[in-house]
Amino acid sequence: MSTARTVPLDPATAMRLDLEDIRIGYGDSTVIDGLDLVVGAGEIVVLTGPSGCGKSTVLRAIAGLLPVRGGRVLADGDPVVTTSRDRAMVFQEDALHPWRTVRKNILLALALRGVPRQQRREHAEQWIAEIGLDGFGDYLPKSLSGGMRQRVQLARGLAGSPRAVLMDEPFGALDAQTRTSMQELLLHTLAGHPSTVVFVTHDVDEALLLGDRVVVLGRAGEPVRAVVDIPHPRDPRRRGDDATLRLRRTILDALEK
Ligand SMILES: Nc1ncnc2c1ncn2[C@@H]1O[C@H](COP(=O)(O)OP(=O)(O)OP(=O)(O)O)[C@@H](O)[C@H]1O
Repeated sequence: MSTARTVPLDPATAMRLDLEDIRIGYGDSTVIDGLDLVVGAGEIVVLTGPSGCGKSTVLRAIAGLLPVRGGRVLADGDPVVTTSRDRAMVFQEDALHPWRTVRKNILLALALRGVPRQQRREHAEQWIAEIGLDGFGDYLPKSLSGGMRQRVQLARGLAGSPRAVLMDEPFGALDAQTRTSMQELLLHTLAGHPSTVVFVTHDVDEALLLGDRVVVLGRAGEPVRAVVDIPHPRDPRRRGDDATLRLRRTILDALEK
């Protein structure tokens, strides 16, 4: 399976996101203060940073689940004021409906994204094949391994081709081998379903593998610690080369500040 995107990214299908000087918080506390970030159509931008610095909070603001207190979040130039089926969330925790089969979980996501009823069944079968779960369509989540459940979550997140996908540590609970295969699956799947991705992770190697750009957030209220452009994103031949190791060091130094 290739880890490179195999189709050109189409700005018509992927969404541009602009965060302009945003401030977000809960109650009396401010978590993010003055964050600027541009995510171009079809880019994968990785957010990392110390625990509690506000990575999930930023995703919630982009999703439209949490209003900003200052600045603006723009989706293709329009202020984000609420959730939209164009912006999907994929979480680490098991967000599958436990009483629905794999197929029904995916069918529901397709319905929520507005895929016409007569096309849903076929799309669901395509997704089941794409995530390598042929033969498991009638299984309930509890009968699947953690990695298999996460595959279904990925299909649910990307089903109906949302124009932006917001991924909150989606592979954080998986063992190293399953995590690697999920990263490959994500890149392979995105090649066929171009989308803009904002991806939160604590894992520097995952950030280096997936991102066009890695943004290291500071602790709540602090400025961004580093923005690292990845010169050859998703090129497996660059893993371990000197340039990549230098970028790795930069990210680790920023995390340890
Ligand atoms: N619903 C909430 N109500 C009040 N405070 C919250 C809420 N959600 C998060 N916070 C606080 O906001 C801050 C940022 O939380 P957030 O979950 O965004 O951080 P994070 O960087 O994603 O953390 P982690 O890496 O540990 O997942 C933390 O101090 C957290 O306690």
